[in-house]
Amino acid sequence: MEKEPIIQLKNITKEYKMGEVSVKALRGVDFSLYDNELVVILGTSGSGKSTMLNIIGGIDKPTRGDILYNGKNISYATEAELTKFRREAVGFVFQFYNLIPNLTARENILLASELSSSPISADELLKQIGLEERGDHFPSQLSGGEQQRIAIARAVSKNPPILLCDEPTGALDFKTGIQVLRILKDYQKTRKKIVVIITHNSSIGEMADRVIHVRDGLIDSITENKNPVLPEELRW
Ligand SMILES: Nc1ncnc2c1ncn2[C@@H]1O[C@H](COP(=O)(O)OP(=O)(O)OP(=O)(O)O)[C@@H](O)[C@H]1O
Repeated sequence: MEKEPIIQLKNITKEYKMGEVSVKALRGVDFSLYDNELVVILGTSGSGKSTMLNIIGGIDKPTRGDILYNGKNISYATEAELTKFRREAVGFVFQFYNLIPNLTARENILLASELSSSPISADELLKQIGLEERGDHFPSQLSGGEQQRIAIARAVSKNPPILLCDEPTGALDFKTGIQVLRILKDYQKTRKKIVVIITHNSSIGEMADRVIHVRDGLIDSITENKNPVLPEELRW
């Protein structure tokens, strides 16, 4: 049986206009995301990866083209509908964690989970990421890798079907990066979710079910990994 796509991008273009200058960030992008898959989007700087992620996540709107979520076209959604989509359907993880500095790790997680009708408990998540002892610490008292693990716990605490990660290991050393990738893989596998990771590190592609190669605002190729490797087996 054909799998039903959760997200579909159809001929998406994005043009940024600044005065006389216009930048074509996406020039006609088509792809779908399916349940329970880990997708890596690979491409050089400026190729359009973040623009794609922001459009999938309802942070940005395409100039032209359609986006479907569970078959429903959300390209013409009102702001209120998009807010609902962002709250319920997507979690975001960024390169530089973006935790709220004057809230503890647990409070950062709770703030996000309060937006959800089916949240995952903050304490359960702290345990899963191996930071159950650090819930009362502030971000400044945590290492970069620990902050990123909290940022992932915050993003997944809403229990979203789609987790979007923009260079989640970009600021981390190799060993800490692998820990973070393990947590992302676990979220996809144990809860059967969609996890999308943007990176320019091609090694990370080896752990993906599918790799989408982006070049100059277009999809260059999509490759399927029949036997993705474990995060712990990656090297860079
Ligand atoms: N808000 C914006 N206003 C104007 N131009 C933008 C904006 N956002 C992105 N761009 C331009 O669109 C193109 C694609 O940018 P995008 O951030 O999607 O690339 P990327 O592949 O994620 O790059 P990087 O790996 O460096 O983050 C670039 O030329 C960028 O300068």
